Amino acid sequence: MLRADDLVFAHPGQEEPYHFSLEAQPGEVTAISGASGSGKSTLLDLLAGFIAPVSGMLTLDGEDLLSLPPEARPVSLLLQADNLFEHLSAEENAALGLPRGTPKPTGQQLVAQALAEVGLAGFDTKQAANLSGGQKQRVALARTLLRDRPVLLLDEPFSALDDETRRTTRELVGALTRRHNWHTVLVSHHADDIAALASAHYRIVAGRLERV
Ligand SMILES: Nc1ncnc2c1ncn2[C@@H]1O[C@H](COP(=O)(O)OP(=O)(O)OP(=O)(O)O)[C@@H](O)[C@H]1O
Repeated sequence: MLRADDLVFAHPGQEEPYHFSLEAQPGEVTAISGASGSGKSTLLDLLAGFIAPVSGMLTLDGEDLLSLPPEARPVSLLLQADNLFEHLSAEENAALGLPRGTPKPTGQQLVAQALAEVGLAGFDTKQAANLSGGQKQRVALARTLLRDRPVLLLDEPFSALDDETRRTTRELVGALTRRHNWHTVLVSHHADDIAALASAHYRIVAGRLERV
């Protein structure tokens, strides 16, 4: 279980600090909603380690995460867009998730498997710039698969997609979360995404996470 226990943080000039506590279970999507400016991205930044709380605890299965720099945390992050290098191919972008030193033939096989798992078999050599928004998010998910980190942070990942693509992409996120036992934390404004995907839902109100 991913557990945040009273993470206290204030941006410069912010009078009342945030106090964030939450639990996210493996194999489940935990949704975070809240008004614009309520602190959703700040929460993800704390979980990812881009900013540090002044106090509190953050653990995964009892192991402390706060002492780890972002690159050492067991965390992947997927944003609304701009997750890929546009000049690289689908397989080159996905391969960025491979552990350092993976032998080339093994890497090629793993990349092909990951692209197939996200429904992009045959797209290997296609340049990212020429992929649709939904296909780009699938490549980013293939990279996440190869990174194989147990926590997936999603910041409005479906917002740039049309209705049909957002449905199929969120179904994929749900399936990957269950299959790989990820602790997926989804920031979303959209009630239908939360209803379709989330097992637990917190809303940020006055700087605190309230279970909905
Ligand atoms: N680096 C910073 N320095 C000072 N204030 C900041 C900084 N980053 C964010 N803030 C402020 O902190 C508050 C929370 O911002 P945050 O981006 O976490 O909100 P959000 O809920 O993700 O908003 P949105 O839904 O609009 O993306 C906002 O009032 C914002 O202006």
